[in-house]
Amino acid sequence: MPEQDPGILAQDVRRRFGAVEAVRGMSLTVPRGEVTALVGPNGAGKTTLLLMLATLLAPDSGHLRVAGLDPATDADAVRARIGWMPDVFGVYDQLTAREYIGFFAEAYRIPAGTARERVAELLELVHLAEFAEQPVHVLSRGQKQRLGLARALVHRPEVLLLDEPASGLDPRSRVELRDLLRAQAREGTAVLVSSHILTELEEVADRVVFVDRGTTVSEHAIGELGTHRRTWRVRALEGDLPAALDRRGVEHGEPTPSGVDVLLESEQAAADLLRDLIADQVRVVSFAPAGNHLESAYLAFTEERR
Ligand SMILES: Nc1ncnc2c1ncn2[C@@H]1O[C@H](COP(=O)(O)OP(=O)(O)OP(=O)(O)O)[C@@H](O)[C@H]1O
Repeated sequence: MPEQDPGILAQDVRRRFGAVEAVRGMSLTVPRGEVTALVGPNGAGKTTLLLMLATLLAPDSGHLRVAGLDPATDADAVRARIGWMPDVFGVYDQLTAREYIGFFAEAYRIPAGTARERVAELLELVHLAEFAEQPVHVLSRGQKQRLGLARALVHRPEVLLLDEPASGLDPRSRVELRDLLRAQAREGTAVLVSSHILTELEEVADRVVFVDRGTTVSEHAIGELGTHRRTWRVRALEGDLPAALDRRGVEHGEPTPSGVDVLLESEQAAADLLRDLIADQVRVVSFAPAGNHLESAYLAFTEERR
């Protein structure tokens, strides 16, 4: 039964706080086995939506299903199936990191023997094994963030909800978070992650849902975002790159140490230009979109809606 349902299905969900309509008609699907990014400006309603999915806030209206169940009427069953990592979360300061995860393992009724192994495995996974016996309050912000992630994973949830999980993480921890979320998706988990850090989202997400002022604006596969007109940066070891571009009638920017920018209509045009440059004996060492797809799509979308 729930195996066939998407991880999350929301249709025209609404939630108001007094005069503020925080969520006014959001619809989205979060498939299992994929990472979906929830992207939008401050105040767009991302956290409000996540709180409703996590059973912590009731919607005023609309249709919501998490792992095939209604979070408003079946909260306990939904909680057993979701892992929730809020943007700000409390930790029990006096517990050690091991006790902290162990406490949640017990709350999810994982048998003691299995729980011990699971806790050790999670401490390794989030690189906190060396802090296992330290009280939680001595952990840094990023370490607490990783502890929160371990806590969210303790019961092997079907659906993972993460609100700004990368904030406070150093670059290595972000790469590790990305790998971990990909691994979760590979195992079939439906992952929904809200973030402002678009460079990292592009590498982790399969799909993106743009939200603004309480509504979902559009949903895209990340792969689709790169197919439109955009700037590419080309760098060559030797050979006269600007002259080769001029010969081919390709408009370009001034050469800089990081390369020469060219504006191309499509990925097809990029592939053709690369082939031509190589045929012209230009020794190309890099040829890639300048900036990132998600960021340029986000900027284009917020510009349109100003
Ligand atoms: N408990 C509340 N009471 C009153 N207004 C609220 C409450 N929670 C959220 N809001 C309002 O609802 C709107 C959406 O807030 P929300 O926190 O969901 O946005 P967000 O997209 O998560 O923003 P950010 O990216 O800044 O975290 C905002 O205008 C916010 O002020």
